[in-house]
Amino acid sequence: MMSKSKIIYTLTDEAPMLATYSFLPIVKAFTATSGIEVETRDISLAGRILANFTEYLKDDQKIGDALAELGQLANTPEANIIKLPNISASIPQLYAAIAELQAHGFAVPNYPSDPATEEEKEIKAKYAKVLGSAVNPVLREGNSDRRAPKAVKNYAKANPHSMGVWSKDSKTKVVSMSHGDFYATEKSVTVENDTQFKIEFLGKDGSVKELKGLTSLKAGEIIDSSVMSLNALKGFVSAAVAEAKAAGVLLSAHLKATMMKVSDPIIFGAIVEVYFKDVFEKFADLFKQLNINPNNGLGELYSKIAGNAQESEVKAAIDAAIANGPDLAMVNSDKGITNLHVPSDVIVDASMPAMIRTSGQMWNKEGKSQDTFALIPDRSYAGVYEATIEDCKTNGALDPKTMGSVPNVGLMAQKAEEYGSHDKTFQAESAGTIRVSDAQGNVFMEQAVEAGDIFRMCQTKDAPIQDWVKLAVNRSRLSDTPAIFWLDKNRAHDREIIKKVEKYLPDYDTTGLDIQILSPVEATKLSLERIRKGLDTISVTGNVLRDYLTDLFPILEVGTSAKMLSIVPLMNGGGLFETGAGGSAPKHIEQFIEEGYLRWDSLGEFLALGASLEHLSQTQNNPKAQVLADALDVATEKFLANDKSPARKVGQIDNRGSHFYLAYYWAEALAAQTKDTELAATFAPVYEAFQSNEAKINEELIGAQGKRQEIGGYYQPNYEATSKAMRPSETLNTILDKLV
Ligand SMILES: NC(=O)C1=CN([C@@H]2O[C@H](COP(=O)(O)OP(=O)(O)OC[C@H]3O[C@@H](n4cnc5c(N)ncnc54)[C@H](OP(=O)(O)O)[C@@H]3O)[C@@H](O)[C@H]2O)C=CC1
Ligand SMILES: O=C(O)CCC(=O)C(=O)O
Ligand SMILES: [Mg+2]
Repeated sequence: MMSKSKIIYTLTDEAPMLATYSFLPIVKAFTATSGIEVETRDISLAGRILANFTEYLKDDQKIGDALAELGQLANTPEANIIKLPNISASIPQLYAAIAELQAHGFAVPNYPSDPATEEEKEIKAKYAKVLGSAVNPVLREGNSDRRAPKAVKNYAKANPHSMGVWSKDSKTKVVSMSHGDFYATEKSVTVENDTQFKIEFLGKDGSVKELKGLTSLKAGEIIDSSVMSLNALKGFVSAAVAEAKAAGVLLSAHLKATMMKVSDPIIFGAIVEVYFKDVFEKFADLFKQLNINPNNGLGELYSKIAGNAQESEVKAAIDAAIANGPDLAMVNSDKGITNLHVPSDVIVDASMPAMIRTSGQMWNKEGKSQDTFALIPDRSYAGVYEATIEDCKTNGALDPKTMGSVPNVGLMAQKAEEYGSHDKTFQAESAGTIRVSDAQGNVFMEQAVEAGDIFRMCQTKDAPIQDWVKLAVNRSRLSDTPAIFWLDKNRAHDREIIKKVEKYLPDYDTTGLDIQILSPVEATKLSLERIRKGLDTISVTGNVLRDYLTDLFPILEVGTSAKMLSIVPLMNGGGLFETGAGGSAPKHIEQFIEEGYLRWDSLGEFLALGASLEHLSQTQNNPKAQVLADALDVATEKFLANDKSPARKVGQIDNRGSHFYLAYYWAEALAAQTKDTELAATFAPVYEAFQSNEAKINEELIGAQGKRQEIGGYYQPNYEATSKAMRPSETLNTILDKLV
C-alpha cells in the first residue's frame, strides 16, 4: 500500500523555482523516512516550450509533456500534486525564453508573429498553447479553497506589515467604460440537454466563416457571450487620458493579459495606441515595416526601433507624447519601465491591492508615489476595487492588527467562466454578426460586431457548480463563518448562476448557517464593514473574483498572498495543493542574481506540503504521513512565532536560511512526538545535529550572500550552478544526506 504514496512536486520558474533547489532536498530527505516518493515534473515556461517542439531537438534534448501528463493525473483519485506558481508568459517573455533556449543549443523555432506559410502557422499555434495562463487551467480540475490559516493571521496581527495612510482627498479612482463593454453586452443561456455548439462570423455581404467548429456541451451547462467594442474602448481611453491629465494624476492600466490571453493584450494595445496616438499615426508605415504591434507594449516598440535610422525621431515623439499626456505609472522608475511597457507587467489581481496598500498610489518617474486613475475598462468586476478605494477614503487604511478575514471559495473547475474562454475569443475582422448555434443551426446567441471588436464566449459546467455550492456550505460549516455568494443579478451570466445556487443549496444542510447572495459591490461593502470590526466573511465567487479577491484580501490582511493556504480538492478525489495565491515574483530572481539574496517567502510551500501530506495519509493509508504533517504544522507555527521568514537585505536570513529553520523545527517536532517512535528515533539525531550546528549553518548560508550569482540562465538555469548557489551550506547538506 505504501508504494502508492507519491507526491508530485512541480518545477516552475523564477523565484519559486530557485526556492525549490533549496527546499526540495529537505522535503525528499524528510519524506524518504516514511515510504513517500516525491517526484518532480517540469512545467516551467522553458520546459513547456521544449515539450511542444521535440521534433526540433536532438534526441538527448527531448523531454516529455509533463503538463499534459499532470492534466490527466489531475482527473484520477491518486493525484497529489504540489503546484508552485509559474510564469504565464506574455509575447515579450516568450521571445526572451526562446532566445535563451536557442543560446543554450536547443534549436526551437522562432515565434512567427505574422505567419506566412503553413509551417509557420503550425508553429504559432503550438506556441499559443505555451502562452499566457497555460498551466493552471489544465491542472485545476477542482474548485478553489483559499484562506489564511490561523497561525498566519495571528502572526500578521502581532507583526503588522506597513499600510500606507489614506487621505480623504485622494484623487485615486477606478475608471471604467459606460457602454460597449463586456458587461453591457452579455447574453447567457443554460442548455437543457447534451448538445453541441459552433461559433460563426456572418459578414454583411452574406459570407459565413467558421470561428470554432462543433464542440460538445453538457446538459445543464451555462454558456454566455459578450463583446467589447473597440471604438467605445478607444473613446473611453481617450477621455480618461484627458481627465487624468487635467486632474494631475498618474494614468495606469490594470488588466489580466496572462489569464485573458486573447482579449486583454488587445485591450492593452488599444490603450497604448490611444495614449501614443501621435506616435502611431506619424510612424504608421515604419511600424508596419518593423512589425510593431501595440499589443506587445512600449518595451517591444523600443527594442524593434533600436538601430533604425529613425530611432531618435521615434524616441523623441514618444517623449513628447509622455510630456503632453498625463504621467504614466511606473513599474520600475529606475529603469524607466512604464505601466505600458509589457502587457504582463501589471496584473490586476496583484497590482490593484499593492496600490490600495500604498495609500492608493503608484510610482511616478521620479520614483515617488502619486495618486492614479486606474483604468479597468470592463465593468464586470471593476466595482469591487472602486468600492474598496471608496471605503479607504472614507474610513482610512485597514488595520492588519485588528482586521478580520475574507477567505474564498471559488468556482474554477473545468475551465469555468472567463478564464476558460481564450479558445472562444476572437477579434472581428470586419463588421457583421457572431453567432453561436447548435449543429442544426438553432441559434443560442448572436452578437453584432464592428471591425476590431472582441467577441468572447464562456462555458460553465453544471457539475463544478454543484461541487462549488457544496464546498461553500462545507467551508461555512467548518469555520463557522457567514458566506456570501458574489453574484450580480444585473448580469445575464450571474442570473443563470443564481438560479443554480438557489436550486442546489437545499441539497445541503444549511441550518444555522448565514448564507446570502449579494452583488459584488454590495458584497465588498459588507465584507469591508465586517472586516473592520474584526469579523470574517467567506466570499463565494466565480473564477475571476476568486483570482482577484485571493490577492486583494491577503495582501491587505497578511501583506502577501504567498502566505495563503490554497487547496484545490479535485473533483475526482485527488488533491492539488497550490503554494500561496500569488505569482512568481520576478523581482526576486533579479535580486538573487545581482546580490545573492533571495527574499522569496516559501510559507506557501510549507502550507501546501502539510496539506498534501495530510491528504496522502488519508487517501493512501499512510499514518506516518500524518505524523509528518502534524510535525510540519508545529514547525510552521514556531517558524512564524520566531519570525524566520526571509528579511529583505543582504546579511539577514534569506529564503535558504528560512528553509534551514523550517527543517530544524520540523526535525525537532518529529523527535518530540510520541505517535511514531521510529520516526522520533530517526529524527532525534537530525534535530541534535541542526541544534549543535545552527551557528555554523547560518554562517555558511549568510556568507554566500552579497555577490553576483552565475546560474547560467533565467528561464533555463544550469542545474549544477543553481544547485550550488541555492545550497551553499555543506554542513546542512551533509545532515540531510544522512536521511536518504
Ligand atoms: N499560480 C500561479 O501560477 C500564478 C502565476 N502568476 C504569474 O507570476 C508572474 C508574476 O506575477 P505578479 O502578478 O507580478 O505577481 P507576484 O505575486 O509574483 O509579485 C507581486 C509581489 O508580491 C509579493 N510576493 C509574491 N509572492 C511572494 C513570496 N512568496 N514571497 C515574498 N513576496 C512575494 C512581492 O511584493 P512586495 O515587493 O510588496 O513584497 C512581489 O513583488 C506572472 O508571470 C504571472 O502570470 C501570477 C499569479 C499566480
Ligand atoms: O494562471 C495565472 O496566470 C495566474 C493565476 C492566478 O493569478 C491565480 O490563480 O490567483
Ligand atoms: Mg491571482
